[in-house]
Amino acid sequence: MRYLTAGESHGPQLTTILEGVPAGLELLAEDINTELARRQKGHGRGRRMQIETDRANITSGVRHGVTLGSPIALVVENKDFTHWRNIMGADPVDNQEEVKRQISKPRPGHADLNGAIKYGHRDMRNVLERSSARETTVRVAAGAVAKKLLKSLGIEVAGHVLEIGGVKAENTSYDSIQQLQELTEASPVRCLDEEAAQQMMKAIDDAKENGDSIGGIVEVVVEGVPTGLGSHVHYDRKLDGKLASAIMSINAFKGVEIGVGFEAARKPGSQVHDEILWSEEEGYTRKTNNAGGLEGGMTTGMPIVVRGVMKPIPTLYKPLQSIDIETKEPFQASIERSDSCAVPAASVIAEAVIAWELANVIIDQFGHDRMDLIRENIERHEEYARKF
Ligand SMILES: Cc1cc2nc3c(=O)[nH]c(=O)nc-3n(C[C@H](O)[C@H](O)[C@H](O)COP(=O)(O)O)c2cc1C
Ligand SMILES: C=C(O[C@@H]1CC(C(=O)O)=C[C@@H](OP(=O)(O)O)[C@H]1O)C(=O)O
Repeated sequence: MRYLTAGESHGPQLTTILEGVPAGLELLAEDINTELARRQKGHGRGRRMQIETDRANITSGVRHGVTLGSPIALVVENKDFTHWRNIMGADPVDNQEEVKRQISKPRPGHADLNGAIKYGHRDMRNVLERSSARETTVRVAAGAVAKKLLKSLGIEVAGHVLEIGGVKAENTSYDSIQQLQELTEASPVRCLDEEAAQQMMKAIDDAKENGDSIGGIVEVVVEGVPTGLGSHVHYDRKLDGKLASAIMSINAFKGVEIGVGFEAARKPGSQVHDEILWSEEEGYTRKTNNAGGLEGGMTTGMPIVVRGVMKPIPTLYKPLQSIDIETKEPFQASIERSDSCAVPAASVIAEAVIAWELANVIIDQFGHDRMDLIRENIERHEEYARKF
């Protein structure tokens, strides 16, 4: 499977085309809209989220609630476009006002300056419109389709927030992935630890009051994963590499770890590697899951555990020093609006990109065209792996 996205942050709409989704998957717009709504929530977001109510319009590839095997096209309207019609229209404009509106002041931490130099744009709006995380709306839409596909195969994906602005969740235990999903859904910062969640919200409010922004850490857990997804035989087939790349592709993500991750550097092998067990009912399992469900670029059958680090939002009300590219003079930026923290939303995006990679590797490995055949192939493989 593959997908492309198109659309500017303040343009008329965002679009994604998903190619290779098998036929026979039950899919409703509501499945996608639920995920879009989850991405819009979370303490710390700016005024833009009050303007938008993201809904997907399925314009191809689904008939009577079931996928056809043909490309699936999804469109999400930018309601904010009504305020930007003159600035973001596709037709040529010929007025001096437009030149005056050009953005020549790059924000440290955003794509503005590098993108402007690379593409030769004197108006940095031509960069910020596409580098904006608004694009993650349709990545979540694509991920929603992948999540539905995985769910139909008994695979569940859940994301939650572990840390915001230095406040760590101490209590991160849960009985089942369904409970993890329910508890995070009820939290305004998508965090399992209620006490830490209160402190996280305070940290976000404090940062906002100070004109600052904060980042954090999110975790994605996947359960019900078949053993042996991915491959050890070639670098670009290693699933851990694909998952890390997916997380790093999210705007503002600067680090990723799988299982115990960076902690593995501080522990001896005897405390890191997961001992192997076997039973008639379960087949091969592990005593622990420090590997986060991945060894040799392949799934072990244990839950996949991936974490990602999000840096603080670059657009600050308390501006950092930068240079106006027209005057070459330093300036103190003036800001219209921005999120002060988007870590909770980012945990939903992280779920989506992980779900897409997993759905993709499953379809590669277990057949392409029909959900019923993919299901049969997985069941046969699981039976084989259990007895192996
Ligand atoms: C959900 C989400 C919301 C974001 N909101 C903002 C924002 O309001 N203002 C901003 O400057 N950056 C925001 N960002 C981060 C920028 O998009 C990101 O820092 C920028 O694209 C530069 O890319 P890089 O940080 O990956 O290098 C957001 C990121 C995510 C994931
Ligand atoms: C629009 C979204 O996030 C945007 C991501 C973003 C950025 O620079 O990444 C900047 C802000 O956009 P605006 O300048 O229009 O307020 C955020 O609101 C969204 O998540 O749907």
